[in-house]
Amino acid sequence: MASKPKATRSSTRTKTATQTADPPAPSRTTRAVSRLAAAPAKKTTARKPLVNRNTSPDAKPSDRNATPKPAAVSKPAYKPVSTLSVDFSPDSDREPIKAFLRIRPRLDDSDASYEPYLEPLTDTSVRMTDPSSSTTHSRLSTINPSSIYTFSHVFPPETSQSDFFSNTTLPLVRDVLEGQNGLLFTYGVTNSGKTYTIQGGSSEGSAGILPRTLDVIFNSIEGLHGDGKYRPVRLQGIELASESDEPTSIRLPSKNSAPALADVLEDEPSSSTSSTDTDPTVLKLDRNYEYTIWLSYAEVYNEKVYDLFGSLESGPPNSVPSGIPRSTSAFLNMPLPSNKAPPLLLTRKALTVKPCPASDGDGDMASAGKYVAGLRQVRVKSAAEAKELLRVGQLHRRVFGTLANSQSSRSHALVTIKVLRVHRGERNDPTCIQTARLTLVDLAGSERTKHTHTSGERLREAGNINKSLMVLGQCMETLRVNQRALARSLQQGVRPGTQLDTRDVKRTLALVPFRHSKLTEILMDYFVSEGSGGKAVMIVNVNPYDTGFDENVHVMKFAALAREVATTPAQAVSRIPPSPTKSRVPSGPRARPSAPHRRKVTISLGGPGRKVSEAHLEVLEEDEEIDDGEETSVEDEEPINPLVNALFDEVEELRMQLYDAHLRCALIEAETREEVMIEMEERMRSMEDMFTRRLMRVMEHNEEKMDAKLDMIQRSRVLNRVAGPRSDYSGSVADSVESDAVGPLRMSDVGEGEFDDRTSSVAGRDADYESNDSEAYSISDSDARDRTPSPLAGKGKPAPKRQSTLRPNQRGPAKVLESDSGDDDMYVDETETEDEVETASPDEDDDDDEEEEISDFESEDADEDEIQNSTESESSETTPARPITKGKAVAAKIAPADIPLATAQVKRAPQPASRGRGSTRSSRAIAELEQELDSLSLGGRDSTVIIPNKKARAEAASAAGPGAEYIPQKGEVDVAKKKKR
Ligand SMILES: Nc1ncnc2c1ncn2[C@@H]1O[C@H](COP(=O)(O)OP(=O)(O)OP(=O)(O)O)[C@@H](O)[C@H]1O
Repeated sequence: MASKPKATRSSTRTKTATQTADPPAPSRTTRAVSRLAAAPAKKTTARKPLVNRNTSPDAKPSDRNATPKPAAVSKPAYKPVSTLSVDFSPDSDREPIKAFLRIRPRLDDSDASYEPYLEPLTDTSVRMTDPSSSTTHSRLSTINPSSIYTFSHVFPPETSQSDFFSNTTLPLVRDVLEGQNGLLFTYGVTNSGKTYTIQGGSSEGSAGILPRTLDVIFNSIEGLHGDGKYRPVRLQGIELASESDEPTSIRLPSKNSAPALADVLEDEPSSSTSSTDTDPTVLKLDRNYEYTIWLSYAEVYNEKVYDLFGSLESGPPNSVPSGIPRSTSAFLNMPLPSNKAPPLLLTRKALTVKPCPASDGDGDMASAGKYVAGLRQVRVKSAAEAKELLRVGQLHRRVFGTLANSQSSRSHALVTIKVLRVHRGERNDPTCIQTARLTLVDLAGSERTKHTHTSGERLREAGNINKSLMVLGQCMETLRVNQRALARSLQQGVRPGTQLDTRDVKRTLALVPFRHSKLTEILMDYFVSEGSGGKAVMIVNVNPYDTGFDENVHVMKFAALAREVATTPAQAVSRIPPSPTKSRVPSGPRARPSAPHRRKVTISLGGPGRKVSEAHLEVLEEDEEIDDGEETSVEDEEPINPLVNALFDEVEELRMQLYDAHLRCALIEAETREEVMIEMEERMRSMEDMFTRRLMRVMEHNEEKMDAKLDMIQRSRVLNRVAGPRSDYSGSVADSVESDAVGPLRMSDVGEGEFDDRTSSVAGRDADYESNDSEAYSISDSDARDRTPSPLAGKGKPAPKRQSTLRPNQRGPAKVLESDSGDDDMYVDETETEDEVETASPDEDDDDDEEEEISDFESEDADEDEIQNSTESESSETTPARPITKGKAVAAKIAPADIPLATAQVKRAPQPASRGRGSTRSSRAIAELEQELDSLSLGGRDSTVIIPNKKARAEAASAAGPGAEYIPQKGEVDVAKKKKR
């Protein structure tokens, strides 16, 4: 950590004390100044700083530099989180911003559908995992889907409000009571629990940080109240107080009066806690001091600052607002106008943010901050009074939130508690009064425009919220860089032989862009003032069930950045207003205020059991006044660099464009996905149609084939009759031909199940056969054909045309051979030409597919494997030179010798003309067939007949004679039985 340049406080005190000796000159703060002038003359000799005086025996806790002591809490009303170590050590040097993470609990059923994407790992770290990264959805975002983030402490969802307050805010409360400034702000997306953390809920024990802070302050200063003679002005200044500083006029409307806006709005679920829900913690304080507590409540909305205590005014339309804050209850007590009455005009005027005069600070370590000119500071004497006042302020905020149709807090709310502390022995010396302030900021939700689907007014609002948060982040970043640069320079400076002038280093530091947003302008004092800075605490609220994962990642990154920024906690001593003897300079060029923003709003009154009516309101938001040069000295006036301003505007513009681009990308992605999906669906549909058509074609084609074969059978029978009485043997020949007729269908059938079932009975299975046959056919064939051929299949080599042949001249098991379809010596029966061609060549690929499929079945069926192996070995024995492919092996398996193979083309060996019975061609053909079947060992016990389909049977029956019925013969194979797969 960088060590601070040696600027001793005693020297600066001397200097400032001398300054206060100057007679106050007239200024705009004339009232206070004149009163001050009327005050008894003071000795203005240099004093020892009050902060080092410990004249009281019980003054020890006030000396922060003495001994690091644990919190002097007399009645600990909380159970501290066990592992949390709140840093109570005295540190007068820079101190990094503390960042606490608070995880919101699961609230209702709406959260139940989400799994939390944030998982606490330790007391100080959490892991965030993008819930969408597990899905197939591709992320447009460049955000890492899973990251670990570290905090000063992580508070799990079950942390009570009391614990949370004690461990995050209580140290700041003690600091402010001991004269040190503090800042606490909540940061997070909408609905993450920021307001709950600051203000609290409605249930008992759910009071938030703000009411508890007030409780502890007033508990602790019990009996130590000051007389309120002086009041705070600006950041660190004081002046004589007036009676109007007390909130005597704050009264909410009674319930009996006509409905006022407050009534209407109070019907809304209130976040304010009950008066009995108080924090009993008491801090032990130096009892030689007197304390007075002052409260202010400002709102930054649409880059304008409004006073929630005093800037609301009411009046008839076109009334000119006086600019002087009236009673804060005036507006809320106004009865709402009826339907026909002219609309109630609500006017509120934006306040100007002005640089603090150097004299407000402490000499060299003057406050570099800015203050809200005209912000009303009200003295409060009890916690109850303070809470009531804040409730009015919250109502004011809600009025405009409601009238602006805001769904959630779209403004930043800043409550500042000022503590004036003076030593009892010095109570009449304004130079000895210490002013310390604690600012609690409830920032607006940090979500981006694209998630809220905002437009118009909401867009402007969101843009301004984003702008102030963006500028806050940029300020943090610049501060971090500057502080590192400064630390490096200081390290180099302490090397022997080198000299360092920190002013030179500071000149090289980047300009922190505080002035580019109202929020940062107001808060800048906490970050940059050497003399009046303070500790800063950031509370990061996260709702782990929120869908805005990316937004929460930004929040986490912001917290990580903030933790690297250091502030300068130091005792702050107030100054009386300076003598404005310095030359006034005209204000630099400033943007002209835009036209007042007018909104017309209608509020519906009534509800269940009440008469419903409407009230018309008109809301006028006026811009702040142009700086009239008040209290602006040469030192205060910072040069406004138009280029920097323009660059900021451009950054903001680009940021909005980036969001827009992200949004469009997401939309385009969604649309593209949709289009691709539709296209795929169409393709699938067209493929389905195509395959259905092919299937139908194939079925028709095979039907034709079957008919042709049946014709052939018919002819052969006729011829047989002509040739002579049919022998049993020739009958079986005819039957085998019949089986051949249905053969092409049965390739897969046999492979799948028929082979197993070939010994089954055929009787009484006609119907089954019919249906299963066609089904099996369509399945096997369509499966084989419907496969979309891979573009790489068979690439680079011609599709081999092969066919299996059975050598008819061999007795015993059939041998499966491969031969080119172009073999000339192949015997082709005229009647079978078409079938042969169909079987052998056109769908060679399909056949291969079919064979592959069969081989797939093989792997599933162990029994079949055995058969295959045996068949393969047989085949390899007979055809050793030609390795049998897998598909062919299957063919071999399913074509044992006793079954006529459908796809096997019967190759005839040259026949001796020894048969010679009959001289006609037909008898020769029959003889050939007989011989062929003889060579296949068909007949007898082993002969297998495959029953043709119904049509074939009918034809066979009709051929046999009228009234004849086809009766399957014993031993005929029931081909219809198929294994279901
Ligand atoms: N720790 C908690 N325990 C119980 N309820 C909580 C807690 N934190 C938040 N809630 C509830 O969650 C809801 C949203 O919280 P809250 O209004 O504080 O969110 P927010 O961040 O302030 O939102 P916005 O930015 O819109 O104002 C409220 O109903 C509040 O009561």
